Amino acid sequence: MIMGASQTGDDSPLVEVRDLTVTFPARSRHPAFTALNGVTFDIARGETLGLVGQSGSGKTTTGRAVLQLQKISRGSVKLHGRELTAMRADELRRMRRHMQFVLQNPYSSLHPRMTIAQTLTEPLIVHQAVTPARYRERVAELLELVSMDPAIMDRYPHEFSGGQRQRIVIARALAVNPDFVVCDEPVSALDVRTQAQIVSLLHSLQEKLKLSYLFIAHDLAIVHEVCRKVAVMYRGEIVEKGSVSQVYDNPTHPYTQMLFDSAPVLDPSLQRQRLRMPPPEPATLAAGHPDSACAFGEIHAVSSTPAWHEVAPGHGVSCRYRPA
Ligand SMILES: Nc1ncnc2c1ncn2[C@@H]1O[C@H](COP(=O)(O)OP(=O)(O)OP(=O)(O)O)[C@@H](O)[C@H]1O
Repeated sequence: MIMGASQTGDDSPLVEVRDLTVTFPARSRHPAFTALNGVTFDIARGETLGLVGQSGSGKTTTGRAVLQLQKISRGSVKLHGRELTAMRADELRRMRRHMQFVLQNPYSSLHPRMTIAQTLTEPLIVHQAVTPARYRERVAELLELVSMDPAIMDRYPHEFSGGQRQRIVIARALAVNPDFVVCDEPVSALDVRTQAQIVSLLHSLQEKLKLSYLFIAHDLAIVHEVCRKVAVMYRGEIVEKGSVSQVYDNPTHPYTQMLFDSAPVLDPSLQRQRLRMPPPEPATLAAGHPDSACAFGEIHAVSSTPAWHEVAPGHGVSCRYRPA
């Protein structure tokens, strides 16, 4: 699954965020608003931190503030031990090679009038990552990295599906060899099967390139699948953080408990326990059966009971199966 810091041979965090605070200034009839207040976390090399919370809790603002795309009011952000908040613009531009953003919507993230080659060449030009003679070669490498045929490089975004576009967006983020990527709801605009493919791609890229991710999502089941560590945001603050198993199985903050109670988790037995449902009938289709499919890869168990059928689709555990 996801690599831990100890496997990379270096235990110092790649990203260190302390007391991050963002206040949006007052404008016309809107008073000043503190969207982030004292946010603190670390991300080790090769590790993924999931950031969950309801809409408006401050997840995207956190991602933008960490990447210095959002002016911060207070706090510290270090990448590779270097303080980003105090950097001059030219220093920060150089540091941007190490940190990239993958956004939610692959339909709006790609310029419709730029070919895939032009899109992927842009960061190479901005960061002078390779010589112009190598642009097309590097574009081909990037497409292969995200399992796309390099022959498509002269085509336009509208010729591709959402999942293919998200692969191109990921390739663009990786063009300059970053070590830290903020993934802001990277699969929420995609259908369930494509979500699983993109999650699997992010996993394999992480292992291959030793990437660290800040993985922002409102879908608790996907965070359970992708991350070992999770932080829970509520009204601009991190109210709870820890390993996914610790936070999902034993949430201590009342907001986390409410979040998990209203959005059941992937584990069907824990799910049934929370909904006070009886144990399911014996599974009618074995996990891994070719007729079964699940957004999260392996199906733990499937059953044709109406109870399972009701629970699964409506609660973030989206499974498809052919009952016996
Ligand atoms: N430029 C801005 N000016 C004023 N307020 C803003 C600005 N950007 C975001 N906010 C406010 O900051 C709060 C946090 O927004 P943010 O987008 O970070 O939340 P989020 O958790 O990512 O939500 P979602 O899951 O819906 O994307 C919200 O109340 C939002 O309205």
